[in-house]
Amino acid sequence: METVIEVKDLVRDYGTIEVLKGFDFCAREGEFITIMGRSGGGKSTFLKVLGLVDRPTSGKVYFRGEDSEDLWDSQLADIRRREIGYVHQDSRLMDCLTVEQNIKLPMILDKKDTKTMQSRTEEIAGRFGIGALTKKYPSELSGGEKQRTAICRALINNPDILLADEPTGNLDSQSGEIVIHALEEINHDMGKTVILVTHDPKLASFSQKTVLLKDGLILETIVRPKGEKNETQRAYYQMIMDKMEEL
Ligand SMILES: Nc1ncnc2c1ncn2[C@@H]1O[C@H](COP(=O)(O)OP(=O)(O)OP(=O)(O)O)[C@@H](O)[C@H]1O
Repeated sequence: METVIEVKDLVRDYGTIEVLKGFDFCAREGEFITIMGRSGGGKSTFLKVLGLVDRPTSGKVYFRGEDSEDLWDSQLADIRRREIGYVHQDSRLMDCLTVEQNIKLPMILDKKDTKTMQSRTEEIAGRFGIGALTKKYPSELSGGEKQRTAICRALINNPDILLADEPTGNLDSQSGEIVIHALEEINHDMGKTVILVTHDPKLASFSQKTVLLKDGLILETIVRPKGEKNETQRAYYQMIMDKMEEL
């Protein structure tokens, strides 16, 4: 499997606060990786660096083998728009636009033609169960529907990678389940690399690997055991729960 994003000796400080203290990490094509750690432990900072939204204080970030320092700002913007989808905890939809218009936004920025935009929007909204809601405004949606709209928007340009920062953090358990299954489908059926930040070990148990951050470093990477899905998921969940006590 080809490496899509790799960091080497990643350090990120905010003034005197050392958030990420120098570690290596890599995500390969088709992987589903969770990042966990204490609140304020640097998970979102890490995800932003992986998404080329933030730059490290020192260390290297490679995107498909290319050193991000060698890329122009316009090249980084193109990668962010076309190759990396980003979903935040609070959806970040534009209230003045309908569901359909929100989903289309990255394609408008990418100057796609109207017909392609319409067919792609209908396809993706249908796939994630919000096809009937496309004329509504965000204020008329439930939390889960907003997150599915945000997921559709993140996927509309067909990126290979989806980064999700606590996408179920604001949701009740039923809406959270729907979002979990959407992420599973994005990884398993659509073959995309998914990197997820969460506090929820249940959500983490759907991934293949869980990276635990502690004191600015990777404490451990827990790998899901191989075997029958339900059995391995239970065992993996327990492994994550046990290690979380050390955080
Ligand atoms: N732009 C910024 N300027 C200054 N400090 C920041 C900035 N962004 C984050 N921090 C600080 O860096 C640390 C890590 O923040 P980050 O949001 O990455 O943690 P987190 O693990 O995602 O937290 P949570 O689980 O609470 O969302 C915190 O102490 C935070 O206050």
